[in-house]
This record gives sequence, C-alpha cells and structure tokens, in this order.
Amino acid sequence: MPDTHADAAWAELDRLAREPGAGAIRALFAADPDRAARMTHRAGDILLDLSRSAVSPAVLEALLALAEATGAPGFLAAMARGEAVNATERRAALHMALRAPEGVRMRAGEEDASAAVHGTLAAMRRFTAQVHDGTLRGATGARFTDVLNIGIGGSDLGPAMAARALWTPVAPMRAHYLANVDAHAFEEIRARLDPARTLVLVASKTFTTQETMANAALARAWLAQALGEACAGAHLAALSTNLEATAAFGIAPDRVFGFRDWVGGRFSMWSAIGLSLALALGWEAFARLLAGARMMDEHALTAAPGRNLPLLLALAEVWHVNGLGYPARAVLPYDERLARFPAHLQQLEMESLGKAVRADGTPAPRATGPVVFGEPGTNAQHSFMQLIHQGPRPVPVDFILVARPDHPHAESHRTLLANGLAQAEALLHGKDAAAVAAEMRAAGAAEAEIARLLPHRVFTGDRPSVTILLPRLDPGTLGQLVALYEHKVACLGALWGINPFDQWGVELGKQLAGGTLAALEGRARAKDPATAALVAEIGRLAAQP
Ligand SMILES: O=P(O)(O)OC[C@H]1O[C@](O)(CO)[C@@H](O)[C@@H]1O
Repeated sequence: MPDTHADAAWAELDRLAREPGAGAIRALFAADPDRAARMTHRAGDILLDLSRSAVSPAVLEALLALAEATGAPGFLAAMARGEAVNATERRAALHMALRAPEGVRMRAGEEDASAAVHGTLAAMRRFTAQVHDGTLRGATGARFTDVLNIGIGGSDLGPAMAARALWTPVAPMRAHYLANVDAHAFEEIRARLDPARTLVLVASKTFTTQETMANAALARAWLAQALGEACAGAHLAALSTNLEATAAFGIAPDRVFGFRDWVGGRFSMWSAIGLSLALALGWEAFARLLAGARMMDEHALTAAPGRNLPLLLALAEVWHVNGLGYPARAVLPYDERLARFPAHLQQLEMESLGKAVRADGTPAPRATGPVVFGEPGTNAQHSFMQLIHQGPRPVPVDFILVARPDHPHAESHRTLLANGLAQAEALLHGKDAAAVAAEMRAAGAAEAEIARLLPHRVFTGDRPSVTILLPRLDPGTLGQLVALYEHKVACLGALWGINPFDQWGVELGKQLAGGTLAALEGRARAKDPATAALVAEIGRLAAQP
C-alpha cells in the first residue's frame, strides 16, 4: 500500500485523539452495555479482554484502517514465507518454522528451514532421552540431575521464564540459569550444584558474547577442577549458530545443537536454545510448548484483523502510545510462576521496538515502543501500583490471570484473582471526590479533615488495561501466550514501520566496554573524563584492605 494510505489513517487517529473525551473509558462502557463482550476475543485457550483499553469503536475502525494501510497482517505472512523482513541484516525472521509440525514446509530464502529445524529437534530429543535414561552420564558415572544454562538476553530469558513457569517437583531435572557476568551469580549457583551431576549448556547464538564466554570459562574451570581436565567435556554442550566457535571452545560436534541466523535471540526459546527446557521438563512438555506457539501462529496468520489477538493487542498499544501519549506499559501476571514473564517481555518488546529510525532509514515520526516493566501481582500492588493509580500520566496495564491453579489452596487463588480483577476495576472507575467525601463522612471524619485529605484520596479513573485469561498454566497455554506477544511485536514493527528484528542499540556499550576494561586493568586511560575519574576511584577503593 502506498504511504498516503498510512498517512490518512494516522491523520484520522490524530483527529480522534484531539476529540474531547479521547481516552475516557467509562464513557465507552456507558455508551455500549455490551462493550465487555464486544471487546473480548478468543484464540485457542486464550481470552483477551480489550474492553478496558481506551479504544473506542471509531478508534478501532481507524486502527484497523492503519493496519491495512501499513500491511501489518501481510508482514506476518511475509515472515512465514521466509522473506528477509529483517531488512538491515538482510535476514528472515522465521521463528514460526521452529514450531511448525513436520509436514509443514517453511523456507528461508533458498534454505529448507523445516528440514534444519526437524533435524535439530530430533537430535535434541535423542540427547534428552539419553540424559534421562542414563545412557549419557557424567564423568564419574553419576546421572545428571541438574542442567545449568549459561547464556544472556534471548539465550537466557525465554528458557529461564518458561522453566520457572512450568517446573514441578516431579520434573526430570532441575534447571539453573546463569546470565550476568558478575561472578557473584556464578558463585551463588555453583554452591547449589554438584559438578558430578551437572550438565552445562553454553547457550549463545553468536558464541562471542562476552558475558557468556566469561561464565562458560568459569564453569569449565569449575568442572575441570572437580572432575579433572579431561572429564569436563562430558559435562558440556553448546547451543549456537557458530559451529566454528563451539569447536574452538572444545565442545564435541555431537554435543552442539545448532540453529540459524534467521532465529532472533529474543525469539529463540523454541530452538536449540530451549534444550534446558526439554531436559528439565521432559520432551513431551517441550513439544507441547511448541504446539501451543504453533496454535497462535496459525491464528495470527489466518484470523481476520478484527478478531486477530496479536494485531488487536498491537493496535491498542498504538492508540495508547500514539493517540494518548502514554509512554510506558506494565505487565502484571497474577501467577507467581510467571514471575519472569515481564523480564522476558522487556527484552522481547524493548529490544524489538526501541527504535527511532524506520526500516528505510528515515526518522520515525511518532513515538515507538513504550517502556515495559512488571512484577507478579499482588506484589506489584505494594510496589509501583501507586504511580499507576495516581501518577500524573496513565500507564496501561496487561493483567494476566490464570483461572485454575495447580495447588490445592482454592481460597488463596480466589484472593489472588480477586486482587487482579479489582485492580483493573479500580484503574477504570477510580473514585471521585463525592465518593471519597461520603466515605470519610460515614467513617466519622470532620469536614476539615475531609477537605485536607480529599485531593490525596481521589482516583481519576479511566486508566486503561487489558486482561488476558488462561484456563490454566501449562506448556500449551504458555506457548500460546509467548507467541501472542511475539506476533504483537511483529505487528507493531509493521504499524510503526520499524524493523523489530535488529538491535543495533546494544552495540555501542559492548564496544566501549573493551576500552573501559583496558582502563580498569591499567593498560590505557579512559577517554571519557567521568569514566577516568571513576576508574581512579575504583582503583583506590579496591586497593584498600
Ligand atoms: O545469544 P548471544 O549471541 O550470546 O546473544 C545474547 C543476546 O545479546 C543480544 O544480541 C544483545 O543484547 C541479544 O539480542 C541476544 O539475545
């Protein structure tokens, strides 16, 4: 579609944003008693309630016109066709191939992506079975009980999140995740591990990431010291696209599980990067995770725009960010098992959408990805929710609720859900001055006291949220949930015209770290005066007894 169509769609959204009452959500409910039902959509096991978003029927129409004009649904289709949608790096973004069943053939350019994927899955499955049945053991003959995944960013966050969400005490192995180059993290994890029973996975797409290589060296030295130099290899495997580097690190080729450059780091938990999940949760669980994601892929690729969950989620974000100017969004899973889900989304969304330049190199004329942060409810309520209820700028919230718990404490679960539902209600309805005054009067407060506290106790309301409801948390529903957000990110890339699959913004700090390391080691002087002064002070403090 020519840009003029997109310009016209944006102009209509800008016009709607200037209308009095834009963003007034209670008025939308007042105007339409069926809004809750009308704005609730389902796909697979997922229910998405957009009724408490600030999207009005007119805004939705304009947003759908924008989706058509920017070719957002077509962008997902181009991804699935293996086109080089990652324009700056001239690559496909074919994570959908990682969860496509055998028989569905997907290509990345000339390459038969599906053949590569199923070859790796078969190798991962064999390896997992051999570890579980004891065919593959540690150097002392002990069975592996623990898997330590060493990786960072996309080589850590997705698997760490899913392991936390899905692990149960009856699972075949325990999984541990080491990401930070801060060796306090290594020391803390190794204190929990028996090297004789630990399988170490070095997870790095590039196999050059400084943090991961440093931690891998620490882990190998730990294994060598405990078991002998020659035995360390029996405890190591690699998950990477860089087979030369894994060989140089000394990992035997049959211990290397590969993937291709058309798998972006933050979309890679379905690839060999997910091996820790297969080991810790069992192959069936990993397969169900993939199948869940596949279900969402099919929905995203085939559902009409007005019923397409990832697209609708993306469109609501466009309205909140561009129409109403809300610069952040909070993600609140009301399920402790999803404690790392916000961290996964932080990378998925902010590394993908934190761009000020469009895919064609021109400046993005509008705001793009918002700040994303979150914590599990109810903990968040006793932390940053004050700002979300009463801060000057609304922060839309994604509430994620799970209907059925996997524990026997029904009352705790009802309390948890009641809190999540109540937060969404409080954000929407707020509490006006009359209600506050009446409440205080009923409690016997003096008029002067009411006047003094009234401004502090008023809630404006009309603060947007969306609610995602899962029937239960299991590999299938988690796969659907993660893929929902992956496709939302891709849709936003298309809507904003930015490339959601590159991440040049992380390069500069990496480059400068080399120079600052030289300064810390006394081999060079830091160029930046503030860094030079801090390096000197660090040296002085570190030398103190
Ligand atoms: O898997 P690798 O190559 O070690 O990279 C880890 C992470 O580093 C980044 O490239 C940048 O932080 C992420 O995109 C990626 O997930």
